[in-house]
Amino acid sequence: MSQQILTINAGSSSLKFAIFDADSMDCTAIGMIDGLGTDPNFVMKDGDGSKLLSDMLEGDHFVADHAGALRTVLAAIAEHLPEARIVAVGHRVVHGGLVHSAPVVVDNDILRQLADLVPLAPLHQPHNLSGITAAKAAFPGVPQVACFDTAFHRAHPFVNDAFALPRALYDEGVRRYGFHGLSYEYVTGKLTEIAPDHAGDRIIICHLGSGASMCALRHGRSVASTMGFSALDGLPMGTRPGQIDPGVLLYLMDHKGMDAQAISNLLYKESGMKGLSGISNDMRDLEASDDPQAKQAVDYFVSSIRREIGAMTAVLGGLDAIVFCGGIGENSRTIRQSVLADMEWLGIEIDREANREGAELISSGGSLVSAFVIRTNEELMIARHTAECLARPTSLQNTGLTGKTPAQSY
Ligand SMILES: Nc1ncnc2c1ncn2[C@@H]1O[C@H](COP(=O)(O)OP(=O)(O)O)[C@@H](O)[C@H]1O
Ligand SMILES: CC(=O)OP(=O)(O)O
Ligand SMILES: [Mg+2]
Repeated sequence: MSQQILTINAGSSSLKFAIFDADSMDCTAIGMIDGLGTDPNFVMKDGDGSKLLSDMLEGDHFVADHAGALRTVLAAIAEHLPEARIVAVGHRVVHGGLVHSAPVVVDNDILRQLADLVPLAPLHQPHNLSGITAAKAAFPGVPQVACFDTAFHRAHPFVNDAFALPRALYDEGVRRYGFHGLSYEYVTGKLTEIAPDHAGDRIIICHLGSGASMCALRHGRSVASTMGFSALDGLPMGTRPGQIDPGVLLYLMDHKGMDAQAISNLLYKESGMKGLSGISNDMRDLEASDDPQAKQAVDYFVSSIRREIGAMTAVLGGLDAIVFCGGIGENSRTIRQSVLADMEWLGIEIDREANREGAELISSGGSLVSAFVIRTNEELMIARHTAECLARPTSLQNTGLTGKTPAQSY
C-alpha cells in the first residue's frame, strides 16, 4: 500500500478518523464513533463506502469516552488495515490561540503551548492533545500535525475580533477566535466548485452539529463568527448555552455559591439542548420526542440561528448565499425548513420539496439568495493541510516557536 495520512478529529460528541493516500488524497478508510456520552456507535468504511465493520463496542471494545474511543479506533486500524503505511498523522486541534494561524508539526514545546489553551476549550482540547500523544506512541517517529479550528478566522476585522473590555485583555489574547474553521474552509472550497458564481459573494455558513456556529464570509474569507474566545458563545448547542448574559454567571457565583469548576460544568456539560429539554443533547432524540420541553429546546435553537442570520447579513451588508453543514445541518430537513421559513423578506425562498429530498440546492428558482446543503469534510481538510505542512521546507525542523509569546498571552 502507498503512503497514507491518518486524520483524527475529536468533536464534543464524536471521534472521527480517516486514512488518505498521501499523493492522490484518495480516501482509503473513514469512520467514526459518535454518540459519545449518550449511545456510542462505531462505523468504519473503506474508500468506496463499503463497511469494514460496524459497532464493535461490545465487551473488551466497549467505549465510554474519547480516550477509549481512540484506543478502539487505533486497534481497528491495526486489525483491518495492517498494510497501511502511515507516514503522518493530522489532528484537528480546536484552539490555536494567538500564535497559530496555520498548521504546524507538533513537538514537545508546541504540545505544552497547546495545553495552556485547555481551559478555553475543555470539551475538545484535552482530547485533541491526548490524540496526539496516543498517535505518537502508536506510530513512533511519524510526524504529528496540528490543524486548528481557529486559524481560518484569524484575519477578522478588529470589531469582530475584540470584546469591549480593557485593551490589555485584547492584547494578551482575550479575543473572539471563532471555531469550526476546518469545516468552513472545506465548505467554502466546495461551494466554489458547485457554484463558482458565488465565489466573491456574501455568504453565511451554518455549521450545525453537537457544537454549532455560524460564519460570515466575503470573498471566501471569514469576517465574523458567532463563536468567541471559547466554543461557548453564539448558538445554543448540545450541552452548551451559546450567547448568555454574563450577569447570570455573576448571579450564580454570588447567590448560588458556584465556583469556576461548577460554572464550567454547567456551561459545557449541562446546558444547551440537554439543559433546556431535560431530555437529551442529541437533536435526533428531541425531534422524535412529543415532550413540550423538547419542542421548546428545538424552537430556541432555530430562533437563535434566525437571529444570527439577521446579524450576519448586517455584518456583510446583504446576503447572496446560505449554506448548511454539520450533523444537524446536513441531516435534519425539519431544522433547515424551520430556519428558512418565512424569510422571503430577506430574499430567501426555500424549495420545500428539494429540502425534503436532501438536495444540494434547497432554494427555489426565484429565490434571490441561494441556499445549499454541503456535506462537510474536516478529515480531507486536515489531510490536505498535513500534506502541505510536511511539504514546507522548514516544517520538519519545526517552526522556531518556543513556548508562549508574550507571558500570559494565548
Ligand atoms: N438525521 C439527523 N437528524 C437530526 N440531527 C442529527 C441527525 N443526524 C445527526 N444529527 C445530530 O448531529 C449532531 C452531531 O453532529 P456532528 O457534527 O457530527 O457533531 P460533533 O460536534 O461531535 O462533530 C448530534 O446532535 C446529532 O443529533
Ligand atoms: C468547536 C466545536 O464546538 O466543535 P464540535 O462541533 O466538533 O464539538
Ligand atoms: Mg464536529
